[in-house]
Amino acid sequence: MCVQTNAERILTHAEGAVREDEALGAARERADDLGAEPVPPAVGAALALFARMLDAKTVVEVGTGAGVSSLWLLRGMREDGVLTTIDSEPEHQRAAKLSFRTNDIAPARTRLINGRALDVLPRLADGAYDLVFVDSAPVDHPHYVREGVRLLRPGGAIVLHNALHGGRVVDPSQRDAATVAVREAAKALAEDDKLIRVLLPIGDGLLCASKL
Ligand SMILES: C[S@@+](CC[C@H](N)C(=O)[O-])C[C@H]1O[C@@H](n2cnc3c(N)ncnc32)[C@H](O)[C@@H]1O
Repeated sequence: MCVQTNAERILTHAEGAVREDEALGAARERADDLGAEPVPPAVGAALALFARMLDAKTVVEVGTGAGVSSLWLLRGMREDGVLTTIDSEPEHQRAAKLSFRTNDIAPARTRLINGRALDVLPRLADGAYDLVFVDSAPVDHPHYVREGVRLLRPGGAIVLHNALHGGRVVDPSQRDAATVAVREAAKALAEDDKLIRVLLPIGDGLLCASKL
């Protein structure tokens, strides 16, 4: 039998406090079928909250998957807001499109870009986005931090999922490339005095930073 510590019970309680409706549940099933691991509901709710607090009209997402985090972001964004979402897998984006259709998301509210994020992000305009969310290969986090901060308008925020990388980030004996990259990205954010940042221990760790 697995006995939880009090800290684990608190986290389980916080993560379990968010419920998803049927439409999000259907998108989650599509994601699971494709192996495009969706963000857990608590992370989704945090994204919707950030989008709402920023009154977000322009959001960039790296890692569309089957659209679970996209739907949460769109629910928090302004009704006239546009989500630009990037994924290298056309099949994942086809599933996301279906998720958007069944959630009555107007086509003009999403711009799906198929490609490798490191090729696409440099084509997006400096200082033009309210929020950047990254949910893709942690080994690329340092690049996403560089590009993501460049894209933000003053007051905008960048949010990186997998900032704990399955707990490996807090274990000094772990030195694989992805863990080292996640630590490097966190250090870059910490050293930028134009940013205010916080690490939230929900999902696989949500590292959030707001640009002055
Ligand atoms: C964890 S899934 C995203 C899940 C999604 N955010 C959700 O909550 O439903 C990661 C996604 O990143 C995509 N991906 C991986 N490497 C990529 C890259 N270099 N550029 C763009 N997308 C990438 C994968 O195809 C996959 O769909």
